[in-house]
Amino acid sequence: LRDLRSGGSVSPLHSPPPSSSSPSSASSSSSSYNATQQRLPGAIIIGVRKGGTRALLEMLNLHPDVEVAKAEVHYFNVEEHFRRGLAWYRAQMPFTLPGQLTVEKTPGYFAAPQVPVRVWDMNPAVRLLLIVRDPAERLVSDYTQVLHNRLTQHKPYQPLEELLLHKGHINHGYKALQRSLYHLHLARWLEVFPLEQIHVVDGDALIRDPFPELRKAERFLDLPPRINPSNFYFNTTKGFYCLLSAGHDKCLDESKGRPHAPLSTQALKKLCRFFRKPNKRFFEMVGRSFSWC
Ligand SMILES: Nc1ncnc2c1ncn2[C@@H]1O[C@H](COP(=O)(O)OS(=O)(=O)O)[C@@H](OP(=O)(O)O)[C@H]1O
Repeated sequence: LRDLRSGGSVSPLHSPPPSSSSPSSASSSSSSYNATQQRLPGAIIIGVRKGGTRALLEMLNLHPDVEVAKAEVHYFNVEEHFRRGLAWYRAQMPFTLPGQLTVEKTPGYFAAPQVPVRVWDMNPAVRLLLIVRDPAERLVSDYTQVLHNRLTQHKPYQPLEELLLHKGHINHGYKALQRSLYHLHLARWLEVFPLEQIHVVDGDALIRDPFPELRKAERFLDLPPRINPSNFYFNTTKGFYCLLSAGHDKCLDESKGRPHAPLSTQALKKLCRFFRKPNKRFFEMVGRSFSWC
């Protein structure tokens, strides 16, 4: 893999989208001062939704050579954004010094079929991070988030089991279930990118003990090891690890680590049985296995 710290340096515009500005203006900075520039990302966290993408991004941001886009950009998966072109995408990025790595996370990229080719067109050498989590747990987390949104908007909602089961059988059409079929989505990425360019992060391990996962991610990104165990402490009130850096203490907000919507043991068993085959396919694809239900 080439050095990707400067994101946009690897002739990023193979096929500029229709409304993008000229290649030279899109690949260079829109503005600069003190040698800082906004650069295209050298690494992208592509998913999975509810896998721990925010935690991973914030934790990578502890590294002095990393700057992250604070908000999800949704450039490659939202047509309205994509039509604005790479110059717009770059303008969403943080200012970085030469040698710093820009990282963005948009979990919606992983399952969106149009995204892999578009990312490749931006930079075929970009490094991809995929954080996965037990697919059954992820599905419940996904449902819980949608439920929370509907409740706050005073909209009606269906119980999880009603969405998940149809006449006692798993409803294959349920969107949150589809998003947990990692092998289907990864297959599309592997049509475009070699596996070596996709680093799989164990989201369950990141919850239990973040440091080892961060060390592996640093290595994948060719970053010198700068993140330390002392950057993390377990917050008993939050029930999760929080971050410590330069005397600042930061936990993720209350939308991360919510109590999950209940699911009967029987339905969970069905779900786990359903995921057995897809999980096996995913393990074969990535050449490692996870202790999922
Ligand atoms: N340190 C720490 N603090 C809080 N939360 C943590 C942490 N590490 C991982 N997680 C897990 O991240 C889950 C949310 O994943 P995402 O950030 O990918 O969600 S989203 O797709 O962006 O909405 C979120 O899922 P839920 O527990 O289901 O809310 C968390 O379990």
